[in-house]
Amino acid sequence: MSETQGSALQWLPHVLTVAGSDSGAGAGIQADIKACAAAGVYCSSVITAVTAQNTVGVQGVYSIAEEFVTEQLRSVLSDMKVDVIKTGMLPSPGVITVLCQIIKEFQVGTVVVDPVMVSTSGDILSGPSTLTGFLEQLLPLADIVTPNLKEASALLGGISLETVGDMRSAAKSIHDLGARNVLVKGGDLRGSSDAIDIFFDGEQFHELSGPRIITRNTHGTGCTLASYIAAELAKGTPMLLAVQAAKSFVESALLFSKDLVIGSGPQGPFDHLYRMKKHQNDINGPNSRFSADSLLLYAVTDSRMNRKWSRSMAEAVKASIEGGATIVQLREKEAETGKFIDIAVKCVAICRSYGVPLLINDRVDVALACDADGVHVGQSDMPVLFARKILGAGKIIGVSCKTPAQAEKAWADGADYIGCGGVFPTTTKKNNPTIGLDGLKAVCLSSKLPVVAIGGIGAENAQSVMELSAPNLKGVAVVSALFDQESVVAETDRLKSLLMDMVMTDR
Ligand SMILES: Cc1ncc(COP(=O)(O)OP(=O)(O)O)c(N)n1
Ligand SMILES: Cc1nc(C(=O)O)sc1CCOP(=O)(O)O
Ligand SMILES: [Mg+2]
Repeated sequence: MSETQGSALQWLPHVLTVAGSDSGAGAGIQADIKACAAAGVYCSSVITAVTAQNTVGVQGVYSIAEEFVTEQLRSVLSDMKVDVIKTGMLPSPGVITVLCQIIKEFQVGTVVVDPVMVSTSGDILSGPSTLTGFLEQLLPLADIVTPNLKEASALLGGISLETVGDMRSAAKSIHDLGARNVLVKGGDLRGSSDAIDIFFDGEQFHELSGPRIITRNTHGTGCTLASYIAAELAKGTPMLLAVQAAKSFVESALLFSKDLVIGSGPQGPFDHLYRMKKHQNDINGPNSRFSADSLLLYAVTDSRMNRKWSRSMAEAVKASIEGGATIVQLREKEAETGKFIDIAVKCVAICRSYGVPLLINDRVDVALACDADGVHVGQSDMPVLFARKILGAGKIIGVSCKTPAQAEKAWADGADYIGCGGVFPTTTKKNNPTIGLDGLKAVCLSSKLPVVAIGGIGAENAQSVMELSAPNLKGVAVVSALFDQESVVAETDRLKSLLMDMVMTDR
């Protein structure tokens, strides 16, 4: 898509969730709406049951009559263009039957089935009488089904699932029941330090692993994951990438919310809109213009690579964020000023919608024009003192440093962070001297500012960088390992998972 195209009418991807209400708002319809909102997707809702529920458990369930579920479905589908239906709690066989009839009648394009049967607190939400409906009617309509271990076992007649091998066999068997894609979630698998999920598309298995975040606030993760997948599919994201983006979203939301206290029971909700809060804290907080934690995975764009892979800057930026980039820099060395501002305005809007800060490389004027969150300057670009004078106190300023003396000056002049490299040789930036891990360590030890490492860094060597274990080394800045790749989302997601593992084991 061209960077300058615009249209008068706005289209918003649309997910319809057909699920139960959770009065505590951690799971169910409430989680689905928040997950879609976080993904930038409209979410309408058909309520199948109302539960009295909190962080302790489920105190009561009131099922909505089939006729009224039908009425709600018809109200939405006869009026609105729904891209994806996502199902959650379906309390009776009759509700499953009417839902399947209506999916066929309205020819809904994509169906995501979260086979909710038992709540995370162990309460039954959909009894054994619904099993036949799932197996015979709903699964054959499903583009993806997302059972956890207990649900996969229930769908397969109660078999035991104890290993990753068992999960693979279960994914295949559920695929044989008619679902086109299957994600068996291994969060409850005993004896594994990572959360391993198995994705099967009918031909290939993918083992998707992510760090297990230690927190009580996991209520609603299943609903959220399925809804985020539905939201990504509604935007046109291919299935595997949608699953990866959803996993990455849930991981980040759990990490951000791990110390949140809502309710006194054993399972709390988490904050779906953490990106907005994070952005506000980072940029508008009373004492700090940015959180150094956002340097964890710093995506630096490259227009030559975008051309090579036929993607616009906006597409590249969006993909890196969906893969889990925590801060983005537009590094544009070729475009004329007007064109650069045009691109930057679009990218600022994208980054802001995700709560991810966007900085401009070199060009303080462009940063000001597009209201970016800040700039990154080098030793031969505009000096930090002047950049600060122009941009004011509220913007982020990063500066490249190769030596402790430069790091000291960066701090004295009012920079917010240091970009330190080239750690390893790179072909992305010509004639760039390499300082190695020793040079990086020397800068980190002397710097009073947070540091992000740059130069030749990717999934294969990120650990050797982070292992320096300097408390102010906050992450890696990466160009080619994210953008000179066929799938920016997948590569960003891969590197992000590795970095999160490193950060988690450090704690
Ligand atoms: C995070 C980060 N660190 C270092 C650089 C390099 O900046 P600079 O030295 O100004 O070189 P150019 O990027 O302008 O070629 C960076 N861009 N980002
Ligand atoms: C933009 C830039 N600055 C560097 C520095 O050393 O300051 S190295 C670099 C390029 C990094 O690209 P890649 O991740 O593809 O190696
Ligand atoms: Mg520069």
